[in-house]
Amino acid sequence: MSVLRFDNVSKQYSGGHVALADVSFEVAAGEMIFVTGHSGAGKSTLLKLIHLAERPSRGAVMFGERNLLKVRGRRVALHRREIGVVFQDHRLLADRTVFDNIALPLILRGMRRPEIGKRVRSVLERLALGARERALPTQLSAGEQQRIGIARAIVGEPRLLVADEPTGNLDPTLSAEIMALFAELPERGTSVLIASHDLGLVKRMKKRTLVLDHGTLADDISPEDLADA
Ligand SMILES: Nc1ncnc2c1ncn2[C@@H]1O[C@H](COP(=O)(O)OP(=O)(O)OP(=O)(O)O)[C@@H](O)[C@H]1O
Repeated sequence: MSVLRFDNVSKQYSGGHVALADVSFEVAAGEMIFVTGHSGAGKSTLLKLIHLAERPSRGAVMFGERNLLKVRGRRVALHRREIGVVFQDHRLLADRTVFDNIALPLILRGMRRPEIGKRVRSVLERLALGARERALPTQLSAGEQQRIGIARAIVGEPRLLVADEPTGNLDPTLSAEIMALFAELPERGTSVLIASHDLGLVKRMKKRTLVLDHGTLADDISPEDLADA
């Protein structure tokens, strides 16, 4: 069963720039895939179409049975609850504790306090952040901040997690640690789509990789073929 499908998707920004041209692919449930390509190739645009920060100019994006073209108004927020998003700059609330930052998506869903506490603490343990629960994001290292961004994205157990350059500011050891966290998600029922321009990192992960080149899907490389790419 597919979690996500792009059918001949094009995106032209209002200035006239074509960021994506006729892109089609499918992500199966439980898959982890990378999107790579040069700066400006269209990676962020592709991710934005999934969490509805942008809309396609042509074609359709399907999330399971849901055609995202039809998701408007109040339903946009409901759609976003089913997708975890990790940003390079993690976008944590500076004046809220680690606990509160991670709890936010659950609070927005109206979940009850005891259940929120249980879920947040379980994610904190998994990400080895248990001791940092009461800290403010500014008191943490870059790697810890990124792990909190990931914790916030996965605490609601989304069907799909999308991450835009999630290791962009991190050293190689921390990047590998963060990637290992992502790699655990498919077995927990979350498919993963990661945009990264770091070809070395992408190759090491040995996962299916989509290659964008000036907005077109230039290649769709299987894990077996990645070593030779
Ligand atoms: N809001 C916008 N308005 C106009 N053009 C845009 C907008 N956002 C992106 N673009 C253009 O669309 C193209 C694709 O941008 P996008 O951010 O998707 O690329 P990217 O592969 O993520 O690049 P990078 O690796 O540098 O982040 C670029 O040429 C960019 O300048």
